[in-house]
Amino acid sequence: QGTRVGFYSRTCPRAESIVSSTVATHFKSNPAIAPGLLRMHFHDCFVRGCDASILINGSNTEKTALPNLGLKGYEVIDDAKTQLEAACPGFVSCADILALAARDSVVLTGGRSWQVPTGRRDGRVSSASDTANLPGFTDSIDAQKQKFAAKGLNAQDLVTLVGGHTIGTTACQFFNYRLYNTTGNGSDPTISALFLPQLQALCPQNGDRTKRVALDTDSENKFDASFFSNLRNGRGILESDQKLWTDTSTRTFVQRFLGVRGLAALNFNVEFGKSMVKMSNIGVKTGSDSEIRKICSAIN
Ligand code: HEM
Ligand SMILES: [Ca+2]
Ligand SMILES: [Ca+2]
Repeated sequence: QGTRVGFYSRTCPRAESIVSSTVATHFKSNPAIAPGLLRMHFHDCFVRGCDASILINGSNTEKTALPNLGLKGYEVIDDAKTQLEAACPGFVSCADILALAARDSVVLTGGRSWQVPTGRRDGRVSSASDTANLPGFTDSIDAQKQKFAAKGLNAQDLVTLVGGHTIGTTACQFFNYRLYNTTGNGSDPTISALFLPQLQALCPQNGDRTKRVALDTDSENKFDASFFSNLRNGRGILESDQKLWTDTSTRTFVQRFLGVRGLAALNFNVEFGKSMVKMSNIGVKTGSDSEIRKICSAIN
């Protein structure tokens, strides 16, 4: 595999604690970095593997591409890297810092911890056009499944990992088309009739497209299974999220997270750690196509 738990135990024993204390400090002044870092790790892993390609600055790099414009938390990774270079120069990769910071973000919002295998190396390429294979918010379940399968992740991993939307927010522009009669078909019928006017009030038809709304209504700061109850109740925000309930092939997993009788129960917070370990091992680099960056925003 290339990664293992405790990779830095001899070369940089404080590596994990330096990352977690840095994330915790930033989280205290700005809790939005927790969802930000979790999403950043996902967007890193799905493009050229978990190799910190997302962190590179420059024209036409991944971070300039449309799906990445809303990412938050770059300064947290840079801060951790500065401290790690002081403590053990040249040892800890930016890709590992990001994988650890994603785990720490889940823990800070009340999720369960897991052991993150480390030993990733940093990539030397970052290109905006590579982000085309990231899932989109209008994708069908078949398309979502295909994009995850292409990374070795199955339907259960898909439902579990999209459960990361239990924290954080989205801009109105990514779902307001569901709320109004724009195509002549009325609003999206999978939205609960009680919930529709609430969402319309949050995102008026010609209102601010950048206004942010919780992805998990009433539980945006807590890492819990509430996101799945909202899907069951027609309270999913993104079209792609609500489809996890509409489509019977993924609905079963949602029901299992909700403990529906007659189905084998799954604990969301336990499964999340397992699926994250799988995701964070996508395309891990070990060879000469990689390096340990000195600064996370630039190749050496
Ligand atoms: C089908 C797959 C997915 C799609 C289509 C999708 C799409 C989106 C969209 C459109 C947003 C809102 C962005 C914005 O307004 O700036 C978002 C936010 C978010 N996504 Fe996903 N996502 C997917 C899977 C995942 C996965 C696998 C994770 C992590 C494991 C994740 C974590 C997050 C988080 C935490 C946020 C909130 C970000 C914040 O508050 O800054 N997403 N996602
Ligand atoms: Ca990457
Ligand atoms: Ca939640």
